[in-house]
Amino acid sequence: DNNNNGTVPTPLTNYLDTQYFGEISIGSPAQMFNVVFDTGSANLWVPSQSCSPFSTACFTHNRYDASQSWTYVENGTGFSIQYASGNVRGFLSEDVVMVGGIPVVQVFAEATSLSAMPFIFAKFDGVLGMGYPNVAIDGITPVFDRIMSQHVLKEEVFSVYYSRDPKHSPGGELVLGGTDPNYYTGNFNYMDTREVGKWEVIMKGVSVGTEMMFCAEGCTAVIDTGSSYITGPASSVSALMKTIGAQLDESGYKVNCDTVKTLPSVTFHLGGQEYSLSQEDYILWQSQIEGDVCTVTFRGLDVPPPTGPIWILGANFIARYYTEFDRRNNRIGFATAV
Ligand SMILES: CCN(C(=O)c1cnc(C)nc1NCc1ccco1)[C@H]1CCCNC1
Repeated sequence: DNNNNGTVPTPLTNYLDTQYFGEISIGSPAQMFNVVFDTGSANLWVPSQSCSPFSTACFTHNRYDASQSWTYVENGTGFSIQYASGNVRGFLSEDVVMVGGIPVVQVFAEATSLSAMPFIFAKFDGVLGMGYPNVAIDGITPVFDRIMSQHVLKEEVFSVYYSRDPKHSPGGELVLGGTDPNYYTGNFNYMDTREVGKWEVIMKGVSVGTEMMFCAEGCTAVIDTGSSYITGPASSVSALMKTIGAQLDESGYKVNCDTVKTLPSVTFHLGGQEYSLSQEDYILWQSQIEGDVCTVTFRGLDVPPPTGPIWILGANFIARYYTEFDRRNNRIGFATAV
C-alpha cells in the first residue's frame, strides 16, 4: 500500500496552459514516459522502438523498447485509435506500468505510426486513457480499473488540478483515490454522468454575459482532461466568436488584446449550477515579437451523430474548476480551483 492513506498524487507539467502531462514508467528496468491522463479515451499508448523512422512524431519522442524489459509479454494484436485531431496505429504489448508508484500488469499499445498532425506538437510521449472500460479499444481493461481492483485506493475516484500559469509549480496534479484540498476551495457540486460509461454530463445551456445563447434545449458536455480547449458545434462557436468580436485565422480565433478586459463571461449550466469562465480564463495571452497575441480558447468542432452534437470542456475549464471523476457513483464533481 502507499503511504498516502489510499490517495496517490502524480505531479503534472503544464506546457503553455495547453498541454498537461505526468510521468509513468513501463517495463523492468523502468522506461519513463510523459503521458496525458485523458478522460476522453480509455487506452494507454506510447511510441514504439519499432516505429518507422519516417514517422517524425514517433521519432522525436521517448519510445518503448520491449527487448530491454524482462517483464515484457508479447501480444501483437493490431491497434488503431482515431481522434478528431489525428490518429495512432500500432500493436498491443503487455508489461508492468507504474502510475504514482502503483504497479499494474497492463496491456497497452506500442505506436508504430503517429500522424504528424498533431503529435509533432506534443510535448508528451503518449496518452493514458482514464475513460471507462466500455470505450476501450480492443476491450482492454484500462489502467484505472486495474488499480481499483487492487483495493489500494481509499475511494474509487480520481481528481485533476490544472494550474493556470505555466510558471506555477506544480503545473497540475492527478490524485488517484481522492481529492487534494490544497487545490480547491468550497464544496463540490456533483452531477451524474449522462450515461454510465462516459465522462459526459447533460448541459442545460451556454450563456454569454447574461444571455442564454446555446444549448437551451439541453445538450451533452464531455469533460475531457485530454483536450486543451473548449469545443462546441462550429455554428454555435462561430456565433459566440462573432459576439465577442473574435476573428478566425489559421491557428484559431483571435481578439485584439486591447478589448480583452471588456469581454463578457461565458457560463456553462451544469447540474443546477452555473460555471462561468471570465476573459482571463478563456483568453490565452501570448507576448510575441510582433506584439501581443490573444487567442480565444474555444474551437468549433462538429462531432457527427449519434455521438454529437456535443460540447467538450477541456483544460481551460478544468483549470478554473477542480474536477473529481467518481467511478463508484458514476458522477463528476466540480469545485472552484485555487
Ligand atoms: C491527447 C489527444 N487529444 C488532444 O486533444 C491533443 C492532441 N494533440 C495534442 C498535441 N495535444 C492534445 N491535448 C493536449 C492536452 C493535454 C491535457 C489537456 O490537453 C484528445 C483527443 C480526444 C480525446 N481526448 C484527448
